[in-house]
Amino acid sequence: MSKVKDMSLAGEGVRKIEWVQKHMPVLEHIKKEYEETQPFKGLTIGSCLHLEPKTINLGLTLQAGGAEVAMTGCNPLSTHDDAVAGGVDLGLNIYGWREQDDEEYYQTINMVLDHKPDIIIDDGADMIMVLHNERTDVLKHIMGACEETTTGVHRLESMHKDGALKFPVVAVNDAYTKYLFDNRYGTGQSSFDAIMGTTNMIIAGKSVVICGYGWCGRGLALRAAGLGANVIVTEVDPIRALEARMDGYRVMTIRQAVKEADLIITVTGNADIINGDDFKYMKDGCMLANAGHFNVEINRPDLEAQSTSVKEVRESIEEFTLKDGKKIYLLADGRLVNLSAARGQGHPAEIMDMSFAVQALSAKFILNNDLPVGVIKAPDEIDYNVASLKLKAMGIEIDTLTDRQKEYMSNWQEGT
Ligand SMILES: NC(=O)c1ccc[n+]([C@@H]2O[C@H](COP(=O)([O-])OP(=O)(O)OC[C@H]3O[C@@H](n4cnc5c(N)ncnc54)[C@H](O)[C@@H]3O)[C@@H](O)[C@H]2O)c1
Ligand SMILES: N[C@@H](CCSC[C@H]1O[C@@H](n2cnc3c(=O)[nH]cnc32)[C@H](O)[C@@H]1O)C(=O)O
Repeated sequence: MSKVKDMSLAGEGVRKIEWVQKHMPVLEHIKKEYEETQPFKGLTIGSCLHLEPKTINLGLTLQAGGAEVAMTGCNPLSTHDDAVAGGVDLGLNIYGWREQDDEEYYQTINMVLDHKPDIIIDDGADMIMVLHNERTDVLKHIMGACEETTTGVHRLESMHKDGALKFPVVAVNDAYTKYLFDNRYGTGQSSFDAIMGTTNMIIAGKSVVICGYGWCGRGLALRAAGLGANVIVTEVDPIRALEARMDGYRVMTIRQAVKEADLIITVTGNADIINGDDFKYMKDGCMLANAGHFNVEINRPDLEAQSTSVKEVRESIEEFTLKDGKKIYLLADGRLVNLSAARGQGHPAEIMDMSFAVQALSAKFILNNDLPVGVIKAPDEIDYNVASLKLKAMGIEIDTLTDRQKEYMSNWQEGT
């Protein structure tokens, strides 16, 4: 069963899926292994992930391992209608289309839950919230879940602290082969791809403000500098602020930064990073984008309240005219720009290869272990396995410790 926008797009969708498969060697390796071992035979896996070709390839990997797979999107703007049609053609149950309203977004989450999944793969924890708050009828089927992103992990940790979480969740985000590459290099590249494709404007010579110097912020600052921007970082954590300064960027408060900015990108996972009077201090023409979570980092209602008109001046760009005539541009409705802008393609295939390899292996980890309720880090074996497979696929060999080196590393008596 499925509900997508237009099945006539399936041919193009399948072409796009086949393209990413050529660039996801680790996931393809796991797919072959799962085809032989059938770890998910008789089980149903439900996912709430950005629906685009690489995610469909994760669905096909789980299906190859014997699972019935039911998928929906984790963001109302990030679904690729051709890729989901292609996925349905290839046997997946998919519920989703681009530009859902809130009601449709939650309806399609419920449609996946109607399949009574045994394992959940979530991005942002919306499906897990629906399960606990509304669909307690499905809770008894759940063996465990995997969570893709930083904010999802934070939400679930808070939930567990409150004693509300009812099953084990593997924090896929916290695997090294996820956040070191996906959050940093993936977000860095895909956000600028989307911003440049959406605006057709240059980055070189601009003052670009990055709000938040976590794993994503580091990647964004690195790419902004590489593109020739004058990079400013804002932070609330003194250690990360110091790190940003020593990495060569200017660090200042958000109130100072908005006055200088040509482009501001929020990536904190927090709310109200730009709000209230911040808009009044901006230069005419300032562009705003969010690469973090949901659409709460840039306070759109505050911006609207200070504007005399709002119009879409180009696909995924809204122009807000303030009372003094100044124009401010908001990209992709303040939702994460690399996936929600019409031109957003998400992270490169080689990056999602690792993130989704961790997902596919973590789903099997849930199956094979009697895990306690709570938020659990993926085991190191999964990380080392994914990193080794990736290096092999890239044709890179590394050294191994000699016996003498192993002995030296464990010996505390040998000194100068
Ligand atoms: N766009 C994408 O594809 C993508 C990819 C990965 C993660 N994410 C999301 O991006 C967000 C950041 O993820 P991360 O892994 O970098 O998290 P992180 O925890 O490593 O970094 C977040 C940083 O933001 C800072 N911060 C918090 N409040 C702030 C404020 N008011 N002003 C300035 N800085 C503030 C924190 O101190 C921290 O250093 C999360 O919501 C995550 O889910 C998006
Ligand atoms: N549901 C929230 C979650 C933030 S998505 C952030 C996650 O998206 C994931 N991501 C980034 N690019 C892609 C992609 O191309 N396909 C699927 N997932 C992606 C990435 O792993 C990251 O942790 C929201 O939409 O606001």
